[in-house]
Amino acid sequence: MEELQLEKLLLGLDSSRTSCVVDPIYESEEVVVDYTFAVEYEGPPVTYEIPRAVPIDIKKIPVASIVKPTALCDKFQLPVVQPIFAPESLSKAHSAELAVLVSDSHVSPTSVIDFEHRSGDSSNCVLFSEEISSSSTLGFLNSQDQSCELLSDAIDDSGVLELSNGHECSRELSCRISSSDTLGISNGNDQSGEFGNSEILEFSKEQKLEILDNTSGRDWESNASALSSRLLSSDSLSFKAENCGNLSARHVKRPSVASFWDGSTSNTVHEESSPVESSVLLRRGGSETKTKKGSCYRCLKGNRFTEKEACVVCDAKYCSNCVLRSMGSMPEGRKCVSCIGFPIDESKRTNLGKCSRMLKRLLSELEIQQIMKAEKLCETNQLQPEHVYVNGHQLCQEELDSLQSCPNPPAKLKPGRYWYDKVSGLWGKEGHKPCKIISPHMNVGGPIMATASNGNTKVFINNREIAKVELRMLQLAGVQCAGNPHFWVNEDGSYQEEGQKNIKGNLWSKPGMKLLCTFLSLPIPSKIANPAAEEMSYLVGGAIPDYLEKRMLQKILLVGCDGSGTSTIFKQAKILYKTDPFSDEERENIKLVIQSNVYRYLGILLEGREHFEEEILNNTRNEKLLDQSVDTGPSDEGHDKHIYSIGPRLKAFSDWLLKVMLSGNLETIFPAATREYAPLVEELWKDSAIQATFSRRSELKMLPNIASYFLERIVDISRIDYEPSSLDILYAEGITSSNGLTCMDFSFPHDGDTDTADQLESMLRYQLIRVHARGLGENCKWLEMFEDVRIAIFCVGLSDYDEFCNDGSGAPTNKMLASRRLFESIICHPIFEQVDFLLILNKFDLLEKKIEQVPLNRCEWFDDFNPVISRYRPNNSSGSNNASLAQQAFHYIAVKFKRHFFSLTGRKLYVSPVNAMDPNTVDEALRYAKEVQKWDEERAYFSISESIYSTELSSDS
Ligand SMILES: Nc1nc2c(ncn2[C@@H]2O[C@H](COP(=O)(O)OP(=O)(O)OP(=O)(O)O)[C@@H](O)[C@H]2O)c(=O)[nH]1
Ligand SMILES: [Ca+2]
Repeated sequence: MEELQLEKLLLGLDSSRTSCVVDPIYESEEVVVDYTFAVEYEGPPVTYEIPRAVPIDIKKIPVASIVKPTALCDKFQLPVVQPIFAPESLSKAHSAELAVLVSDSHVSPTSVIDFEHRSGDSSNCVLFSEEISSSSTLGFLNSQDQSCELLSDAIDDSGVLELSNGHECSRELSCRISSSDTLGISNGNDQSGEFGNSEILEFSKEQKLEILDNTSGRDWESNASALSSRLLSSDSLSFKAENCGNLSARHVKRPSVASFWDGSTSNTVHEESSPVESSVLLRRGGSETKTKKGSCYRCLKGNRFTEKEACVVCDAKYCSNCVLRSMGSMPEGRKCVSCIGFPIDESKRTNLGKCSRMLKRLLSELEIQQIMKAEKLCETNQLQPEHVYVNGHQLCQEELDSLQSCPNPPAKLKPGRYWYDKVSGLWGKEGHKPCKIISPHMNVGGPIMATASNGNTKVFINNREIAKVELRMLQLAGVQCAGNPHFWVNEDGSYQEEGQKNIKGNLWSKPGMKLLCTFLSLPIPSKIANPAAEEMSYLVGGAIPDYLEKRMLQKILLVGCDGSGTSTIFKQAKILYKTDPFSDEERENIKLVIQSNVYRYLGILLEGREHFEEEILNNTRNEKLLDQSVDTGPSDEGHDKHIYSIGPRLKAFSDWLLKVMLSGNLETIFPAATREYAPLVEELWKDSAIQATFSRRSELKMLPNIASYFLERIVDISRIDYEPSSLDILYAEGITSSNGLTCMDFSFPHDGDTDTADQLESMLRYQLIRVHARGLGENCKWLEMFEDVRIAIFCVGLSDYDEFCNDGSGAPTNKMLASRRLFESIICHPIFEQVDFLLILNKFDLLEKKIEQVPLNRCEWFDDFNPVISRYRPNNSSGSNNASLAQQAFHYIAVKFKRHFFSLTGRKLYVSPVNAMDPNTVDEALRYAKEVQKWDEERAYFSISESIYSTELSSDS
């Protein structure tokens, strides 16, 4: 019956009409077919020859020889391509397009691809065959068809078409095949030349389809035999199994190849970062339709914003309509049915067992629990021992087990090559410095090699030549390293030189070791790193749950341009979370800093006074000149009193102070001279001239905002027994450590009612590391130090938009733009590829004041700020919906940064408004950072629904 229909179709073909079209889109279980029949011609006889399509005689289609199972890897079967017999006359039907549809469920006799010989034990091949059969096509070559171009487009120079996702691709391919009416088998001289030259269509997953090219002619017979002989030769298996563990490697995308998203790393379901923007053109119903990237792999509908679930093996992504059909009951978690039994893509390991919102909607809680449990625990999804090498030896299951179950296992073990110093417990990636200290004395892997960490220092620890950074650590810790010593370091950190009996000391108990190692990104024993771990293990009865252990010390990086407020936020955090935020020693140092600061402010004030005095004198002089021209009385020039004049004693002090400031010696002379000058300072401050100057402080550009706070207390501060309050410390400028890096460990105190989860959470330790932009060095090269940071906070001063700084380029730069530049170089640093970013928009209080006076578009980046201005200013009115101008500006700036961040990283930026002077806002921001990071996992799935353009920000915005 199908044969008949076919014949009819062919006869009815008109050269200018496409008579039969296949819709390759799977609308439902059945495939939609859309036939268009040519109308019978009834006009007068024509003089020219009518093009004619000749039907295929199915019986004349030669059958390729059967592949001998023995010639092939017995795990896989070969779908065999049966070439089509092409009658001579067919060539005349030049542009005839024909596609015959076969049903989804079985292989039709008209199918060009025969799957008779598959035995059906491998699900891959079964699926593959289904896919092909469902869209398999009987077609003739049409070299003018642009879909041929497409095929050739999809093939790179090497002639290899590499598609990323097994059966999805096969579907794509077959769709394309159906539309371009060619299996690529016969191809004479058309423009798909590249394709013509290509011999292999490579399926990235488990199948390789080899399609032969026949440039010489249409000798189907010989073609067929060539094909089958190719298929038979075992070295060019047409469908070949490959090492599945190597999956991701073959998912590597070539830019010019195919337009399938490989998704090899990203586990977020949206695909905006896909490198290839081109979309696949499918011929559908005679018209061209774009299949957008990011559409569902099964129904091909939707776009990159459609919520999808990805297969943990091949990364095929399915929309909510298709996911259950494609994944079935998920006995091994989220895998396409065809991927069951295959090991997962290692880049997805961290996502195992973390359910998406989509599945939560589709399935019951119980089902989800089972699926997630299976996904995490089933045998196939476990790390395979043969993928882990330790000291050059491939592990066996037993070794892997002991490695993973020891009290102090390597964190997030992935396939790879590692070294392990069994004596000290030092552990690292082959060729790299140590990254962790794990449990020692395990019988795992071979003996350590001297070259394990690729050191070239000639200094050895337990037979391993150590890396430069380790040597640096030893030197800074005061270990004698002259004469290329060989050290013997025990698990407890005690060390001795090889061949000597006496213990020279203990590495881990050296003062400052913890900080040192943190800075150098070297591991320290977990006991020292997290004393809390002990308490914790006590609390939870021995074993620390994995997820808690990993979270034990979470590093938060705080960075921003100079003056953005990182220092204030850091201090605020100290005051917030530490019972004793500053030690006596620290307070003593801070006191000196504050005292010299206040003298500097005073100096600026005195300078201002001179300026104002001069101004007044000039004015009076001019007035006098005018007066003189009118009446000619004598004048007592220069002797008149005015509000800015001071007595000679104070004047002498003022002159001296300004001289000292000018010479740059203020810091060396001052705090020390404080005692001596305290009475003078008091006198000076109370002087009306100084007070008059102080009232015009806004005109003194050199005087920082914070100066008034200290100047108002100058009498107290200059006293010898002055003790800075916490607020003084908070407001004080210049309390930064010499290396531009300060860090503090803390945990968020829990409040009120305490359940166990709360208690546990409050035990999680965080480390806030504040680093100076200057401290990052050229091109932020020191960022490398922060490779284990979990979240980075970037701080920007909201009031910076009309301020300028000197960034070394000569001309003054707008501070906001300078911030943006630093922001760019930090977020794009490879070390932060996986790190979440929280933007703190600080100095909200200053923005509120400034925006009333200075328009936001003073900064060129904000030139399209169009605030909605209400005529009825909702001053503190709670009834109004109108956001204040400052709030609008904040939102606007936040969105600017979010978009910028997204355009550079394809990820979402979190934003928090802060007034660093207000502890609550700092607390909120830091807790927000904690939440962001805590829900790291969950977020991966719903980042799509919360679009980047959402202005919905954190907390109090
Ligand atoms: N009014 C107000 N002032 C702030 C705020 N944050 C910081 N400041 C002030 O802005 C100035 C610069 O802040 P710092 O914390 O020193 O900023 P930093 O430059 O990142 O850090 P250091 O260079 O180490 O000082 C200081 O005088 C702070 O007191 C804020 O939210 N509101
Ligand atoms: Ca500063």
